[in-house]
Amino acid sequence: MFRSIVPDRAMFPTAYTYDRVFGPNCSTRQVYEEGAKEVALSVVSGINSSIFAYGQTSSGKTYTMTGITEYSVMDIYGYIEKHPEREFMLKFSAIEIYNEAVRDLLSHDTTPLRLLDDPEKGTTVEKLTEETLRDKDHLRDLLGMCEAQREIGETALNEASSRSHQILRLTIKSSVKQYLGRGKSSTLVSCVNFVDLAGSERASQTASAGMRLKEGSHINRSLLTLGKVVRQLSKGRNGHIPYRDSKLTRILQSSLGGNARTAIVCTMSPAHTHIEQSRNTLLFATCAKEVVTNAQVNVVMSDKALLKHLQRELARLENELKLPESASCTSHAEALREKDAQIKKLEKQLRELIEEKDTVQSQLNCLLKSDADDHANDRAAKRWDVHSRSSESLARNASEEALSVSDTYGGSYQDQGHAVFGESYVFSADHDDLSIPNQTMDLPQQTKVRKSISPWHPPSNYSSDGTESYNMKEVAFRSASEVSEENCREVQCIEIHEHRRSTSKEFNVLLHEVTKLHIPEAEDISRDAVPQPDEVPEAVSITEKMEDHIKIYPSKEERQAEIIANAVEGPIEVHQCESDDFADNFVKLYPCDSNISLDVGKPYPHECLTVKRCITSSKDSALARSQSCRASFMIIPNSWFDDSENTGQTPPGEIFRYPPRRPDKVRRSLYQGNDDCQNNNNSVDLSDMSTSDEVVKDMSTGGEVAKEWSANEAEQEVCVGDISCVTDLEQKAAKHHEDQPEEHQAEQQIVRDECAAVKTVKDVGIDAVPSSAESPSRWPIDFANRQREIIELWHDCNVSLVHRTYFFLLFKGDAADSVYMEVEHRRLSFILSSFSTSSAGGELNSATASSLKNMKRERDMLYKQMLKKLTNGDKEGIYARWGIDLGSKQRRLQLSRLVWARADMEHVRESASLVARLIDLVEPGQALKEMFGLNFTLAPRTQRRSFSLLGA
Ligand SMILES: Nc1ncnc2c1ncn2[C@@H]1O[C@H](COP(=O)(O)OP(=O)(O)OP(=O)(O)O)[C@@H](O)[C@H]1O
Repeated sequence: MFRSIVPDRAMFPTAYTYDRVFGPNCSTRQVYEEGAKEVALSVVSGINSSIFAYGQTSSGKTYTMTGITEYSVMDIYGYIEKHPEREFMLKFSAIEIYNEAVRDLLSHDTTPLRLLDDPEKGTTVEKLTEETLRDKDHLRDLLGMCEAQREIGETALNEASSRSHQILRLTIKSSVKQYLGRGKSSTLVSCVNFVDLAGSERASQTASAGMRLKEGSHINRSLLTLGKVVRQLSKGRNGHIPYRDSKLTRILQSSLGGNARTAIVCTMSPAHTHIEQSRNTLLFATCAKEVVTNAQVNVVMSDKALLKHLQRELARLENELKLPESASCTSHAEALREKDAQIKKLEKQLRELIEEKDTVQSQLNCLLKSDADDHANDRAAKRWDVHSRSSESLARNASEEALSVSDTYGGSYQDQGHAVFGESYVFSADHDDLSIPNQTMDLPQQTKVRKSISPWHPPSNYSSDGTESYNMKEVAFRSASEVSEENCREVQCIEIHEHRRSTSKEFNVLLHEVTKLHIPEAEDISRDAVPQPDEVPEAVSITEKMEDHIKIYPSKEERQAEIIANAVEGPIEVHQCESDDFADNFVKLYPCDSNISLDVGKPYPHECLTVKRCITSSKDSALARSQSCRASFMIIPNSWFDDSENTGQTPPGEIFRYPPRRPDKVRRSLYQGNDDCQNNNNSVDLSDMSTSDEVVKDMSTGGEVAKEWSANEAEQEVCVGDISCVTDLEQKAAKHHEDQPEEHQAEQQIVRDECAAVKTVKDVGIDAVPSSAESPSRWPIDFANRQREIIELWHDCNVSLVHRTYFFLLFKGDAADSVYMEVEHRRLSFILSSFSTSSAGGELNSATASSLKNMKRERDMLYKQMLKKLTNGDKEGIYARWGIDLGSKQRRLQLSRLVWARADMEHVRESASLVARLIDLVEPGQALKEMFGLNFTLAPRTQRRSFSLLGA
């Protein structure tokens, strides 16, 4: 009796139920008779059986199993003796599982045996000795041998403790002697296992160590698996049964849950100290009692018996198949009928849905059509909104991003121009709010007030004149069309600007015409509204400054007087009515379009010109990629207006009065006083003269300025000086870009201003007079030198071969080409110096690599074109002239690699001629010199590598 005083022990059951319970005084005979005999003797009936002894160490398992085995053998042999009609054959085998190794107890070889999985027999032991028993004495001898072979060790609890699991197997085959040899006999084959398990033990109780401790570990592990298998089997066979977790359970698999009857004798110690082990034994026994096996009589039939048996079995199965088959046919037919009905129903629903969908689709189309009509009506207004926003953005930033917005709408500029012009510039009653958004943004208050009486805003009788408005629209349309055509004229990132198409001479002619026709109208304007030049003190001061320069260069007086008289005679009258600071903004508009003459004769031609200029400049923004080009129209006027607020009557020409290499913060000083002018080099001073209409006027009227300078030389010098300033400022801007982004932007703005100034110079037309006018005899020599230098720079900068060809064929020594030659030279020099000196070596190296790669592509292209464009005769001639052996391989490839590879003029001429032929170059006369003009692309720092020349 044991009464637990520990509360948690209440979780265990307090009562257990078994088939039999044997007390300490019960003999083994009684245990066998009541608990194991029936199971053991099942083997003689052809049924597998097993008898286990399970319990803690030293609880009497071996003692009990030894007795049960002996009693069973005696009874088996007694059964055999009682059944002489049957012939029995007994075989005996014995193994032990010691430390998870299987050993044959009937052999002296202790080599572990392998376990094999047989699909029919289950797990078998390879090479296991199986003795055929002669009689019971033979069996006794073998049992004695097994006992001697088994691993036994002394522990604190048992001086002869079994350290292994022992399995004795007796296999019995029996047949009726009467049918033996006739082919009709059946043989019963079964086996009985006598299993003496090693005892579960606690190391602390057995005081085991070393080998004993290891043995105990294996014993407990295998017993734990046995417990799991039995517990799982007791729950049913649904889950996984871990037979293979131990060799013990693998070997006993059929005995535990298969074809066998099994009796388990659980032994316990009555000692109080073993209560835990006794409880575990009881729990194991409880689970084991729940396990249900499926024991069957194992019959081995003869061939004839097997044949008859199989024939009967076949007939039975055929009958079973026939009955269900007829039933299933009926059910299948019904199912098919149901499915057919379902399909018809679904088809009907589908038709209805399709009809519904068509109805909805037609309604949707109607809605879309009506919506599209509404949308078309609103499109012009929306475009204007977009245009207004982009124009405002342009006015504020003059940035690439803002300009690109206009690019997006470039395709519809005609409509835009029409809408903008008609709705906002002309017909609006509120001119102050809507006139030229990109310029009024920065207008100082004073300017805006005066603007109401400026030529921008005609008298009321004109603003409401429908005829006048129509003419203006026509101008806008024409201008937009021309701009659209320019979209196709960009070559290798060197853009073509429409306004550059006007040559200086043409422009001067136009300017003359405009001036003539414009003067009377301008004179009609109130002098209060448009102050005369002589009322502007700055004009005088500028003239004085120019006179200072004249003093510096007195030797050029006479020649310059003639040139200036030719070049700037026209604009004189214009500036008489536009010398005002805000009116100057409009003066810059004139060169924007060569169609100015279209406006001539209109009641208010001045207004026509100014309005058209604004529209054109917006469209130019959409077309041109170069910021410098945009700047020429967008930035300069703003600067003037901005400056007018700070410097009062500072004339617009002052914008060019800063030193070309002035660093950042230069913008603030652009319009300060005139002191800077005196420190400037000639080119800067001349820029004033050539770009400021006021100055031009002063020069022409004063006559003295003309004695000193050639306008053309001034223009050229301005270009050179400004480009230098561009490169310097760009480098500075790039250097400080990361640390001082705002300053960088300011610098870029200045750079744009400078380029704009240069362009304005060009637009005025002064560049038409070549520098050679000063010394015509020197120009051919200078040209040749410049050309040679440029050719070398092309080579150093890996410039596109196509670009070289264009340039070379286009500029052949005309005096008017000097500016382009200078620009090209400056541009290439800048690129080359950037390569060699810039700190951003990695980026430039990348640019160099990129340019080389592009040039290689060009050469590959030429290589391919040679096949199409050159005859064999052509090629052979070139091979001969260029020193390519006619017998060598890949002559065409060699030729492509030699193109533009040398600097001697003969080679250059031939290269240019060859490339022009291969790429179907347009006639040089049709190419535009403006392609190589002053359009510097002031790319952001991050895009520095994309030099138009390098990337071409
Ligand atoms: N019913 C019994 N009557 C008399 N002596 C017994 C009885 N059962 C066991 N003994 C004695 O108890 C001792 C231990 O018995 P046994 O070796 O059979 O235990 P065990 O459970 O096999 O131990 P182990 O698991 O360590 O092998 C032996 O000396 C044995 O003679």
